[in-house]
Amino acid sequence: MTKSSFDLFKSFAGELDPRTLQKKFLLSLLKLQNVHRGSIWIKKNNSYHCIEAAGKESDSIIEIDIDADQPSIVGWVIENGKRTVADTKSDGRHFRELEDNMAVKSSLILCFPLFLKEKEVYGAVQIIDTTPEKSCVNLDEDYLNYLQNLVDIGSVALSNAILYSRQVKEAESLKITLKELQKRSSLIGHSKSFQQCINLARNYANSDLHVLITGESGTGKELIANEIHRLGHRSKKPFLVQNCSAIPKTLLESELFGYRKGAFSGAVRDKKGLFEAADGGTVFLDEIGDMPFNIQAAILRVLQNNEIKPVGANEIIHVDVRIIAATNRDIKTMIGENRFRQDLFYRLSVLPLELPPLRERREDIPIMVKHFLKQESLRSGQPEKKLKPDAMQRLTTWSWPGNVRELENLIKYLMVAIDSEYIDAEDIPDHFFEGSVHDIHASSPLSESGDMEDRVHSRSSDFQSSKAYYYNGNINVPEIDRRKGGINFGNFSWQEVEEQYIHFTLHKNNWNVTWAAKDAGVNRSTFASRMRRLGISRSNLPQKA
Ligand SMILES: Nc1ncnc2c1ncn2[C@@H]1O[C@H](COP(=O)(O)OP(=O)(O)OP(=O)(O)O)[C@@H](O)[C@H]1O
Repeated sequence: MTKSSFDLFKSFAGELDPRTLQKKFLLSLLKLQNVHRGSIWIKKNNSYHCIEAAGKESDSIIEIDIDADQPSIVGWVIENGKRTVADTKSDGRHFRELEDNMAVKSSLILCFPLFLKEKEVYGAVQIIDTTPEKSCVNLDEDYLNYLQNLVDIGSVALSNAILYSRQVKEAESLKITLKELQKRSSLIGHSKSFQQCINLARNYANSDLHVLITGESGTGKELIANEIHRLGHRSKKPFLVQNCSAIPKTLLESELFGYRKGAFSGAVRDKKGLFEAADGGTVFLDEIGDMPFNIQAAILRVLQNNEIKPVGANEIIHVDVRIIAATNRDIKTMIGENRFRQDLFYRLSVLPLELPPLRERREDIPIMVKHFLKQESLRSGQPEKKLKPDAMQRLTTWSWPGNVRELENLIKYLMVAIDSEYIDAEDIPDHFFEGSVHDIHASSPLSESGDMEDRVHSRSSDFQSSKAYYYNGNINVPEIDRRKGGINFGNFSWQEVEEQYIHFTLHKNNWNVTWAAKDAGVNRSTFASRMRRLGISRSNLPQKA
């Protein structure tokens, strides 16, 4: 192997920067052919773009495009995937204008295609003889085959380097975006009760005491724990999460505290636990109410002495972690039932924070809906959808037993299932409203333009005082119990209640749909579409006996 071909291989092996690699690649090839002028071209949309050139006056062609419609040697090689030798005086493929401003013109061009791994051509490399005798370039067939092999290896190396540098750039821009996102809070909500929680979280972030967050499932306990970590001095260290309920007791212990090799069958090497891995940072213990009693004692040791003992270890390890725990259980009752250690509770609840359920901060629903619609549109690349007022009204009157998580999931569903840009109340699936109807007469921020359910509520005195549902003039009397915080419709599903209400209103208005809709407080088309969906029409009524 000659020194030049050795240099060529070296340039392929060691270089990841495409600009440096393409330069070295071209210069080595030119050396192997004893010439000074050459260029590398790649296919770009409808043209061929010069990414590298060497030799006198070569600067004038770097970054130049040759239109794909123009005859050119690089174009021919790229399109045919074959090398060629062209006498520039007689070859019709030669694009002469390129050399208009050059004092020395080319006399012979040897051009090789550049292949990707899959044999797809992505460019071409030109080796140019400028001597009138065309005597520099070695056109021996064996030598050209040898060069083609080198070019093949070089072109794969070059395409890999281009891909690598693109990925590096992409990763860098993702890192910047991530850093920006980490600086921002992802907590949404402007209601007074939620803002109080955020203020409390900000104050707690300035302290290093442990925190106990309570609240129903899906209210954002993990998110607020993350916020406390993000705003505190531990923010550059890990925030690690362990759900204490989703995992068997023995596994939970080794996840939290780690284990030593041989501690149990399968422990083939030492493993660090969450507390060690989070050293300097925060451990979020979700569902702490479900933590087994004996592990509670080990957690107490972390809280009191900053100590852990891995499973199977003889020694104690010191850790520096802040614990934020969360539960949706009534811990005080659990203490009374000896299911939760009182000392642990007192240690954990130095800084308590209670998150209100979504139904108690309904004014946050519209802004959350907008946030999740935007988030889903960014995630999926779909255009952002909007909720029509009647759809929004429907959401603000629902009790949200699954809290923010349930709302987020509904938005995910709507983004996928609904094609149109605007979401109607009818698009919201019935199962979100079936079963028990919670809190139906809780106040709604949109009650001015209320939807059907709201009407059920606002007309409920009328509807309930009769303690009767009308059906074809006959009266059915289901049990309606008032319970704390809402109306219990017994075993009736939402759909049945809705059906009864529509029948009731129609019957009252002598089956005049316009009057019935007016009576229900919704527009005629909404009322009629609901009738259609529920299959209600006068002709469908069962005949009186
Ligand atoms: N205020 C909020 N702003 C934006 N998103 C929120 C908010 N609250 C909750 N979420 C979202 O709702 C979902 C549930 O939140 P999170 O897991 O923090 O609730 P949780 O109370 O810890 O639930 P669980 O008790 O089931 O563990 C997450 O996707 C979270 O991003």
